[in-house]
Amino acid sequence: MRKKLFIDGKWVKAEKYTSLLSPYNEKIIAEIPVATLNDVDQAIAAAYHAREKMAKMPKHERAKILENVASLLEQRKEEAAHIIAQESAKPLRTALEEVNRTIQTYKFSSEEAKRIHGETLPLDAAPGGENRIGYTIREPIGVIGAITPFNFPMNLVAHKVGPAIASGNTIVLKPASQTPLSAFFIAELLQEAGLPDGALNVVTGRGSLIGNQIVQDERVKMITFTGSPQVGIAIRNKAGLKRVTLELGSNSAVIIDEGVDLRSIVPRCVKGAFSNQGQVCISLQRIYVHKNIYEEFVDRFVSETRTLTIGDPLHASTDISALISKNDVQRVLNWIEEAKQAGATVATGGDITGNIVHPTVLLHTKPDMKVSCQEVFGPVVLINKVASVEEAIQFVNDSRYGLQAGIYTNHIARALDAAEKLEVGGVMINDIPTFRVDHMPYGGVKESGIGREGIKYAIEEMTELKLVVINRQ
Ligand SMILES: NC(=O)c1ccc[n+]([C@@H]2O[C@H](COP(=O)([O-])OP(=O)(O)OC[C@H]3O[C@@H](n4cnc5c(N)ncnc54)[C@H](O)[C@@H]3O)[C@@H](O)[C@H]2O)c1
Ligand SMILES: O=C[C@H](O)CS(=O)(=O)O
Repeated sequence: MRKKLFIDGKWVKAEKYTSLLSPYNEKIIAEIPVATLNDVDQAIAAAYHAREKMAKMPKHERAKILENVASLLEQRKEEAAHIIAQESAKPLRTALEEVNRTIQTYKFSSEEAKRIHGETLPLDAAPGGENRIGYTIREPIGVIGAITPFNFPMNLVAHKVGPAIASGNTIVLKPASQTPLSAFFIAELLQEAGLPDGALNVVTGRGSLIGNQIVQDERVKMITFTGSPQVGIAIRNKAGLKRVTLELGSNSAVIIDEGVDLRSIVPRCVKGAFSNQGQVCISLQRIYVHKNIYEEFVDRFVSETRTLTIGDPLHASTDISALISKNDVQRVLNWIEEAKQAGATVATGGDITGNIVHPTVLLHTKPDMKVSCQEVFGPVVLINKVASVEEAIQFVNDSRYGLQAGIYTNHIARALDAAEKLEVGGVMINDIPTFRVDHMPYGGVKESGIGREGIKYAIEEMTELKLVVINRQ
């Protein structure tokens, strides 16, 4: 199946195509257009041209388009989940969860479109401000370049496209090379939903070439990027005065205090560690368990992990499937081996079937091992013994990342202390760091990024605050 670029409301043939392979069985799924620099230029020109129309569009019309796309997606959600599962090897059940969340993201975007407003200012609070009326308005920023990763190919596109449309901006979207089909699918639905030509443009090809072009073009006023810290930091360094939001990686952790009920906590932690094969930016990678319950936690965790079903992403019963690429399979195996050589033990997993890395639990790791201090982005979790919550907080903070963290405890004072001391963008009390619903503010500190998503917060990033002052004389 040959796909086309989506530029100025038209499906455009490319000069060259590349084969998209299934990460699971390496069979060809589709032929993907490779955009030229000229195609990207056309896409930016279309977005630039459409920006006035979008900015002037009444908020109720923007809201209607977003409501329409949510209901179109609802009608075609099985097909959408199949696309995600096919191109990313995300197990079908997990892919359906992503589609349901994508529907939520567009619904929240529709609602937020109607709530964009400024505030009045008491200017006479300052001497010299008498007899003046002051208020702010939020204006769209213009053309937004959106660059997205492979691991949530539909919902993370929605987290950029939804708030951008809600706030009257236009978009040039470059999806991840392995997952362009979800982006094309959403473009088709948005067109059907009534989005004007040029408001969304989708270009596919090498990130380092066309992503870079989007980042450097002067007509693009903002870059919203989700992906690896390495690429994100490089983008930030090139973006000049453009506004930039970066949603980057992490090695997220949870603290398990003594006295908590492990029967419900362990299955939740297993889901947090292995959902989508651990390819989640808030995947649970490090677990710090109080020494008094450590052995029981490990036994329960390993038993629960062994119940997971490995297999074809398109089978309804599969929990764990292939990693996104062979390189990633090899990298994860190398990191496990390096940890073993340095004294870690494998409680379960550590091997592969095809491109599937079996869910792996490591014990006796050290903070400087790659599996601990870097982002694994694979189905690997470490269980560490700690003497106290205080000590665990220090381990959690000993990281270059800071996206989200979790703590399970029955002691409110310890929970609040952790909430204060953990160096992250979000603290989940009595839950895993992997918790996210789509309207909450979401983003990181340190190398996990800058700026926040979650529709209302993304809209703040995507609008310019303008001040108006009236002198009544
Ligand atoms: N914080 C979050 O919300 C969040 C969400 C999902 C994924 N992530 C992170 O994303 C990473 C995994 O995703 P990935 O492998 O797709 O990331 P990646 O950084 O390799 O790619 C992300 C996007 O950037 C593009 N790109 C690559 N080089 C580029 C360049 N030089 N200039 C411009 N664009 C370029 C890619 O083509 C892709 O579209 C992990 O680190 C994960 O933690 C973060
Ligand atoms: O991979 C990171 C994503 O933000 C995960 S989720 O969409 O928040 O579940």
